[in-house]
Amino acid sequence: MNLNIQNETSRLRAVVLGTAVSNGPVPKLEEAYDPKSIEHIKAGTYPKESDMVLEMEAVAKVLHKYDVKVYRPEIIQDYNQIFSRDIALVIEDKFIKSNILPDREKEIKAIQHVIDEIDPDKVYKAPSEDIHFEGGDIMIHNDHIFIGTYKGDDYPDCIVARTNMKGVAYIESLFPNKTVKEFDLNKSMKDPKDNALHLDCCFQPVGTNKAIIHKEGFRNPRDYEYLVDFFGMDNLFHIDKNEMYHMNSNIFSIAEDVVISEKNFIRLNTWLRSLNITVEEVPYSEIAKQEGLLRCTTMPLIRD
Ligand SMILES: NC(=[NH2+])NCCC[C@H](N)C(=O)O
Repeated sequence: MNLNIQNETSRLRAVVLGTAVSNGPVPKLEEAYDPKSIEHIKAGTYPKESDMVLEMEAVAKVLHKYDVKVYRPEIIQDYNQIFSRDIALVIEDKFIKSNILPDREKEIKAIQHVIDEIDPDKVYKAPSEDIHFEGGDIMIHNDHIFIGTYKGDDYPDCIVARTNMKGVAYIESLFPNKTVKEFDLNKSMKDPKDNALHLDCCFQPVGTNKAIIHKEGFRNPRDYEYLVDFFGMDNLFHIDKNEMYHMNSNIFSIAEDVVISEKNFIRLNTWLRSLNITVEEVPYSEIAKQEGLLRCTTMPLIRD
């Protein structure tokens, strides 16, 4: 397989889509690693496996409709394998295994059959354990790489901070010709409305020159201003706290003019259609309860 990813929106040809099959029982509070899951465990509304499986099949169906080759993880019994995005990432022709939260370490084994199709010289793994990064924090945007991080002193105790500055430096070392820009994100283990778990929870490019953004997701206002200067204010679609909580920035592009989005994102989907983007709507509100959405459940391998 010849990997090729240059940005978030070029026509998609091959992707890994996670699976909710054998997701395991409702986690205990101390087993959860994001505040939105915790909220639903406490409320007794944690998503049912059967509902999540149906939602993910709806995405698989759209991908097949567009002739995208879809890889799925092998099933690990009673293990959460929904959010494929975070376990590895592709930039250009390199496949980089993430140094992920220890709770999620087993997920990568389940896509070994995909890795076996890639030239081993193109498969990378960070050399030491203190380098942290997850795919949800990393976005290639042509000659730029955007990376979400957390610069707070409490980083070591913050399990919702998944990418550190060593992670940023490692990615930078692999792509000396790219401009790497990191963004310090707001984190909260208590309130999901204040938690930008990954960069894709508060920002994502769409189309050719547009992006979705949640200003309050950025800890340093200068980082937000960088993106305003980069894209231009008129090209940004701002989402509020509630829209971020429902994960509006986490749609998924099949092409510059085709996206998969959640069916309840009325304001966002209307904006996308006004740009002549085809919006393929799916139900994904059960998946959303685990603080991830469409970008999080997909890991692109090949785009045009
Ligand atoms: N790319 C993402 N935003 N992924 C979301 C992952 C959500 C998952 N509950 C976690 O905490 O790891």
